[in-house]
Amino acid sequence: MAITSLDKSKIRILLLEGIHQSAVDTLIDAGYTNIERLPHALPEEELIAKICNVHFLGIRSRTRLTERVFEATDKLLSVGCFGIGTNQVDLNAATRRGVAVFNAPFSNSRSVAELVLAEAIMLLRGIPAKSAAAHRGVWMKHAKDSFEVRGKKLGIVGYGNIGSQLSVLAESLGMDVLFYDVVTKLPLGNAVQVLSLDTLLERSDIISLHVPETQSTRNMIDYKQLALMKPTSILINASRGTVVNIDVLAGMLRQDKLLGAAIDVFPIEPPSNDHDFVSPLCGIDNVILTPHIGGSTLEAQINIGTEVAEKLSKYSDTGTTVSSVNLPEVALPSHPGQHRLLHIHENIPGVMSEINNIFCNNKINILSQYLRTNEAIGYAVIDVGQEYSELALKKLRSVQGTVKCRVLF
Ligand SMILES: NC(=O)c1ccc[n+]([C@@H]2O[C@H](COP(=O)([O-])OP(=O)(O)OC[C@H]3O[C@@H](n4cnc5c(N)ncnc54)[C@H](O)[C@@H]3O)[C@@H](O)[C@H]2O)c1
Ligand SMILES: O=C(O)CC[C@@H](O)C(=O)O
Repeated sequence: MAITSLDKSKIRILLLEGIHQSAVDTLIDAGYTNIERLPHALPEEELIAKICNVHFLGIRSRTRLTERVFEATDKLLSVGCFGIGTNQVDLNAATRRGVAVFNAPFSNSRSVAELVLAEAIMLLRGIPAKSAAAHRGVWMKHAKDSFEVRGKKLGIVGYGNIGSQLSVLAESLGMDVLFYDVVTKLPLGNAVQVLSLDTLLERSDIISLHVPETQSTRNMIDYKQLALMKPTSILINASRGTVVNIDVLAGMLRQDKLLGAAIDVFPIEPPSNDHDFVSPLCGIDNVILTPHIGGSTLEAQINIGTEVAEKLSKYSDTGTTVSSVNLPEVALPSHPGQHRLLHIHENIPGVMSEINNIFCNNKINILSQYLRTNEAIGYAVIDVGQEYSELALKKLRSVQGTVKCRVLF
């Protein structure tokens, strides 16, 4: 087991938003004890006040890591997003400071797919309205606007990890699957990729959205798109709230232009369970509203906790960046008896020759060297004998374009 240069008990880890105990257990097993876990997100000002001493930060979807927050960081090495989406993090701000961002790209996809299927069945049977009526003592026994999902067309927007898993589960219930994606994807089972979003919207009985939050997906479901959907169809959004123009959706539902909707994510979500939830969709029949819990199952949270905590501790112990969403990926072995220099730099010409000259001019033998670059960043890792690391660290820190440099031993 490699020993970090900073005593592990001094490495401060802050976990926000009720991250599962499995993360704490994993970090403790890896030797990290200085862990603070809070059940909620912190407002920007409180986070700014707290973050200057933190080395590793764990968040879920509520914490906004803005440029202002990153400006207040001094020691931050890495952020773990304990979920799939990383849109809550200003990734450019993180990258400019050499902060490695990790997530758990698969661990809750099954939970989301199961919820979507259940919602499709409920909405095609008009259950939300019938159940609400029964709670009020009203008996609504009829088959009007009630349908089986078998034989219906499910249109999936975004055929990634969640969309493709949903596709397989839906086919096992006898649904026909169409999907639209900006990338050509291998269709699973009998699914069919269509070439335009419009075609998908016109042909499907159930539309389910599984795209990330990006410029290209902002309001991708607006008036024009909703108007293409059949009046007997339903819309499900468990992706991100910015993907659907929610005011327009509410208007269409109130005018019975759609049969129903299930919405798990909203353009503005309450910062905590203590805040009120307000939405133009409140009070509309046959609409399921859920508080961003697509991935909130025990199974998913346990897996996410372990997976992301392992990524953080490996990065801390060895510098490994495998599956980082912003830094170049390097899989590093442990380095017993050697000192490891980790140099994150701007990817500009001349940096590597300057680095190598340091070792050459100072007669420092390189025991192993690794380099990966992406468009913005280069990540050079150099193992040396322990007697050289202090000098090498000092020299490396003055290399032009240096973003972050540390040593592990
Ligand atoms: N509700 C929840 O609790 C919950 C849980 C997990 C994930 N999510 C959200 O679901 C999203 C999807 O998750 P995933 O794991 O399937 O992601 P993924 O990256 O595996 O798949 C996303 C797919 O969308 C496609 N895509 C991107 N832009 C597109 C566009 N403009 N038009 C069409 N297709 C486009 C990509 O090519 C990719 O195939 C996440 O980004 C996250 O925001 C929500
Ligand atoms: O658990 C969360 O807060 C976020 C879940 C989900 O949106 C994700 O991106 O994984």
